[in-house]
Amino acid sequence: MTNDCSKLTAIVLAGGKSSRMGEDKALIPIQGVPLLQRVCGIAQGCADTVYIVTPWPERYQNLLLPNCQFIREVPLSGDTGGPLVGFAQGLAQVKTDWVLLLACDLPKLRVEVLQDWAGKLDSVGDEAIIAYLVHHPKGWEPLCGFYNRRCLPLLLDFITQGGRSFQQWLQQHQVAALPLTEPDMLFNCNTPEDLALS
Ligand SMILES: Nc1nc2c(ncn2[C@@H]2O[C@H](COP(=O)(O)OP(=O)(O)OP(=O)(O)O)[C@@H](O)[C@H]2O)c(=O)[nH]1
Repeated sequence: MTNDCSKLTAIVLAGGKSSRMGEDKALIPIQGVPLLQRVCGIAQGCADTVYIVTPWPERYQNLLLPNCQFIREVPLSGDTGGPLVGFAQGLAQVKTDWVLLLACDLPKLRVEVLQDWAGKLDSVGDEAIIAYLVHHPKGWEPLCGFYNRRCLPLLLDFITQGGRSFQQWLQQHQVAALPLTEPDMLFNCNTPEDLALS
Protein backbone atom coordinates (compact mmCIF):
# COMPACT_ATOMS: atom_id res chain seq x y z
CA MET A 1 0.00 0.00 0.00
CA THR A 2 1.05 3.59 -0.27
CA ASN A 3 0.54 7.18 0.77
CA ASP A 4 0.35 8.15 -2.89
CA CYS A 5 -3.32 9.14 -3.40
CA SER A 6 -3.38 7.78 -6.95
CA LYS A 7 -2.90 4.25 -5.67
CA LEU A 8 -5.86 4.28 -3.33
CA THR A 9 -9.61 4.57 -3.96
CA ALA A 10 -12.03 5.49 -1.19
CA ILE A 11 -15.56 4.13 -0.82
CA VAL A 12 -17.99 5.97 1.43
CA LEU A 13 -21.17 4.10 2.33
CA ALA A 14 -24.28 6.25 2.48
CA GLY A 15 -27.21 3.91 2.14
CA GLY A 16 -28.27 3.30 5.73
CA LYS A 17 -31.74 3.91 7.13
CA SER A 18 -30.61 6.16 10.01
CA SER A 19 -33.47 4.71 12.06
CA ARG A 20 -31.78 5.47 15.39
CA MET A 21 -31.14 9.08 14.35
CA GLY A 22 -34.67 9.59 13.02
CA GLU A 23 -33.39 11.58 10.05
CA ASP A 24 -30.75 10.98 7.39
CA LYS A 25 -27.38 11.09 9.20
CA ALA A 26 -25.53 11.88 5.99
CA LEU A 27 -27.26 15.25 5.71
CA ILE A 28 -26.82 16.42 9.28
CA PRO A 29 -24.44 19.39 9.48
CA ILE A 30 -21.45 19.08 11.78
CA GLN A 31 -19.77 22.44 12.20
CA GLY A 32 -21.79 23.61 9.20
CA VAL A 33 -20.81 20.77 6.85
CA PRO A 34 -23.17 17.84 6.10
CA LEU A 35 -21.67 14.68 7.56
CA LEU A 36 -21.38 12.87 4.22
CA GLN A 37 -19.57 15.83 2.67
CA ARG A 38 -17.25 16.05 5.64
CA VAL A 39 -16.28 12.38 5.37
CA CYS A 40 -15.80 12.69 1.59
CA GLY A 41 -13.56 15.71 2.14
CA ILE A 42 -11.37 13.65 4.45
CA ALA A 43 -11.37 10.69 2.06
CA GLN A 44 -10.13 13.06 -0.67
CA GLY A 45 -7.03 13.63 1.42
CA CYS A 46 -6.06 9.96 0.96
CA ALA A 47 -7.50 8.92 -2.38
CA ASP A 48 -7.72 10.37 -5.87
CA THR A 49 -11.16 8.90 -6.44
CA VAL A 50 -13.95 8.75 -3.89
CA TYR A 51 -17.01 6.60 -4.60
CA ILE A 52 -20.18 7.23 -2.64
CA VAL A 53 -22.29 4.08 -2.65
CA THR A 54 -25.94 4.85 -2.11
CA PRO A 55 -29.34 3.82 -3.48
CA TRP A 56 -30.33 7.51 -3.63
CA PRO A 57 -27.64 9.68 -5.29
CA GLU A 58 -30.20 12.41 -6.11
CA ARG A 59 -30.54 13.14 -2.41
CA TYR A 60 -26.85 14.02 -2.12
CA GLN A 61 -26.24 15.58 -5.54
CA ASN A 62 -25.54 19.06 -4.19
CA LEU A 63 -22.98 17.72 -1.69
CA LEU A 64 -20.68 16.28 -4.35
CA LEU A 65 -17.04 17.41 -4.07
CA PRO A 66 -14.45 17.25 -6.89
CA ASN A 67 -13.12 13.73 -7.55
CA CYS A 68 -16.16 12.21 -5.85
CA GLN A 69 -18.72 10.21 -7.77
CA PHE A 70 -21.79 8.18 -6.98
CA ILE A 71 -22.27 4.49 -7.45
CA ARG A 72 -25.96 3.80 -7.38
CA GLU A 73 -26.60 0.76 -5.25
CA VAL A 74 -28.97 -1.73 -6.81
CA PRO A 75 -31.17 -3.43 -4.22
CA LEU A 76 -30.93 -7.22 -4.12
CA SER A 77 -34.24 -8.89 -4.74
CA GLY A 78 -36.02 -9.67 -1.51
CA ASP A 79 -33.56 -8.00 0.84
CA THR A 80 -32.21 -4.60 1.74
CA GLY A 81 -28.60 -5.66 1.39
CA GLY A 82 -26.92 -3.61 4.05
CA PRO A 83 -23.37 -2.22 4.17
CA LEU A 84 -21.65 -5.44 3.06
CA VAL A 85 -23.65 -5.50 -0.17
CA GLY A 86 -23.09 -1.77 -0.71
CA PHE A 87 -19.36 -2.32 -0.27
CA ALA A 88 -19.33 -5.19 -2.78
CA GLN A 89 -21.10 -3.04 -5.36
CA GLY A 90 -18.58 -0.24 -4.83
CA LEU A 91 -15.57 -2.56 -4.82
CA ALA A 92 -16.63 -4.01 -8.16
CA GLN A 93 -15.87 -0.60 -9.73
CA VAL A 94 -12.46 -0.12 -8.13
CA LYS A 95 -9.27 -0.28 -10.21
CA THR A 96 -6.65 0.27 -7.51
CA ASP A 97 -5.25 -2.58 -5.42
CA TRP A 98 -6.33 -1.05 -2.13
CA VAL A 99 -9.52 0.68 -1.02
CA LEU A 100 -10.22 2.82 2.00
CA LEU A 101 -13.75 2.01 3.20
CA LEU A 102 -15.53 4.59 5.36
CA ALA A 103 -18.98 4.91 6.89
CA CYS A 104 -20.60 8.30 6.33
CA ASP A 105 -21.27 8.78 10.03
CA LEU A 106 -17.75 9.35 11.38
CA PRO A 107 -17.60 13.02 12.46
CA LYS A 108 -14.21 12.72 14.16
CA LEU A 109 -12.17 11.15 11.38
CA ARG A 110 -8.60 12.47 11.10
CA VAL A 111 -7.01 12.63 7.68
CA GLU A 112 -3.52 12.50 9.20
CA VAL A 113 -4.27 9.14 10.83
CA LEU A 114 -5.71 7.69 7.62
CA GLN A 115 -2.68 8.90 5.66
CA ASP A 116 -0.35 7.45 8.24
CA TRP A 117 -2.11 4.07 8.04
CA ALA A 118 -2.03 4.10 4.23
CA GLY A 119 1.66 4.93 4.20
CA LYS A 120 2.59 2.13 6.62
CA LEU A 121 0.87 -0.43 4.43
CA ASP A 122 3.43 0.05 1.69
CA SER A 123 5.28 -2.96 2.95
CA VAL A 124 2.39 -5.45 2.75
CA GLY A 125 3.81 -8.62 1.26
CA ASP A 126 1.42 -11.23 2.56
CA GLU A 127 -1.15 -11.97 -0.14
CA ALA A 128 -3.41 -13.77 2.30
CA ILE A 129 -4.20 -10.53 4.11
CA ILE A 130 -7.43 -9.13 2.69
CA ALA A 131 -7.83 -6.13 4.98
CA TYR A 132 -6.18 -3.83 7.48
CA LEU A 133 -8.61 -2.77 10.19
CA VAL A 134 -8.75 -1.63 13.77
CA HIS A 135 -9.48 -4.39 16.26
CA HIS A 136 -11.61 -3.67 19.31
CA PRO A 137 -13.22 -5.86 21.97
CA LYS A 138 -16.27 -6.59 19.79
CA GLY A 139 -14.19 -7.57 16.77
CA TRP A 140 -12.92 -5.76 13.71
CA GLU A 141 -14.16 -2.26 12.91
CA PRO A 142 -15.16 -2.85 9.28
CA LEU A 143 -16.19 0.66 8.24
CA CYS A 144 -12.95 2.57 8.69
CA GLY A 145 -10.05 0.69 7.13
CA PHE A 146 -8.39 -0.76 4.07
CA TYR A 147 -9.36 -3.70 1.87
CA ASN A 148 -7.51 -5.32 -0.99
CA ARG A 149 -9.43 -5.57 -4.25
CA ARG A 150 -8.54 -9.28 -4.26
CA CYS A 151 -11.25 -9.82 -1.66
CA LEU A 152 -14.09 -9.15 -4.12
CA PRO A 153 -14.64 -12.79 -5.21
CA LEU A 154 -14.58 -13.90 -1.56
CA LEU A 155 -17.10 -11.20 -0.72
CA LEU A 156 -19.40 -12.10 -3.60
CA ASP A 157 -19.31 -15.79 -2.62
CA PHE A 158 -20.26 -14.91 0.95
CA ILE A 159 -23.13 -12.68 -0.21
CA THR A 160 -24.38 -15.28 -2.68
CA GLN A 161 -24.57 -17.76 0.19
CA GLY A 162 -26.76 -15.31 2.10
CA GLY A 163 -24.06 -13.70 4.27
CA ARG A 164 -24.69 -10.10 5.25
CA SER A 165 -22.50 -9.63 8.34
CA PHE A 166 -19.12 -7.95 8.00
CA GLN A 167 -17.98 -9.57 11.25
CA GLN A 168 -18.87 -13.07 10.05
CA TRP A 169 -17.20 -12.52 6.71
CA LEU A 170 -14.02 -11.09 8.23
CA GLN A 171 -13.78 -14.01 10.67
CA GLN A 172 -13.31 -16.31 7.67
CA HIS A 173 -10.27 -14.45 6.33
CA GLN A 174 -6.92 -13.06 7.32
CA VAL A 175 -7.10 -9.48 8.55
CA ALA A 176 -4.23 -7.47 10.03
CA ALA A 177 -4.57 -4.87 12.76
CA LEU A 178 -4.10 -1.15 12.36
CA PRO A 179 -2.75 0.74 15.36
CA LEU A 180 -5.40 2.96 16.93
CA THR A 181 -3.68 5.90 18.56
CA GLU A 182 -6.83 8.05 18.58
CA PRO A 183 -9.85 5.91 19.55
CA ASP A 184 -12.13 8.95 19.39
CA MET A 185 -11.67 8.92 15.64
CA LEU A 186 -13.99 5.93 15.26
CA PHE A 187 -16.87 7.58 17.10
CA ASN A 188 -20.10 6.79 15.19
CA CYS A 189 -22.87 9.34 15.17
CA ASN A 190 -25.96 7.13 15.43
CA THR A 191 -28.45 8.94 17.68
CA PRO A 192 -29.56 12.50 18.47
CA GLU A 193 -27.62 12.14 21.75
CA ASP A 194 -24.44 11.31 19.78
CA LEU A 195 -24.85 14.56 17.87
CA ALA A 196 -24.25 16.54 21.03
CA LEU A 197 -20.86 14.79 21.33
CA SER A 198 -19.86 15.36 17.70
N1 LIG B 1 -24.58 1.75 0.69
C1 LIG B 1 -25.12 1.31 1.83
N2 LIG B 1 -24.69 1.81 2.99
C2 LIG B 1 -25.27 1.35 4.12
C3 LIG B 1 -26.30 0.40 4.12
N3 LIG B 1 -26.67 0.17 5.41
C4 LIG B 1 -25.89 0.94 6.17
N4 LIG B 1 -25.04 1.67 5.39
C5 LIG B 1 -24.02 2.62 5.81
O1 LIG B 1 -23.18 1.97 6.73
C6 LIG B 1 -22.77 2.87 7.76
C7 LIG B 1 -23.17 2.35 9.11
O2 LIG B 1 -24.56 2.23 9.11
P1 LIG B 1 -25.35 1.93 10.46
O3 LIG B 1 -25.23 3.06 11.40
O4 LIG B 1 -24.94 0.60 10.98
O5 LIG B 1 -26.83 1.76 9.93
P2 LIG B 1 -27.86 2.86 9.49
O6 LIG B 1 -28.89 2.13 8.70
O7 LIG B 1 -27.19 4.02 8.82
O8 LIG B 1 -28.48 3.39 10.83
P3 LIG B 1 -29.57 2.64 11.78
O9 LIG B 1 -30.84 2.49 10.96
O10 LIG B 1 -29.74 3.56 12.93
O11 LIG B 1 -28.95 1.30 12.14
C8 LIG B 1 -23.40 4.22 7.39
O12 LIG B 1 -22.46 4.92 6.61
C9 LIG B 1 -24.59 3.81 6.54
O13 LIG B 1 -24.99 4.83 5.62
C10 LIG B 1 -26.75 -0.11 2.86
O14 LIG B 1 -27.67 -0.94 2.76
N5 LIG B 1 -26.12 0.39 1.76
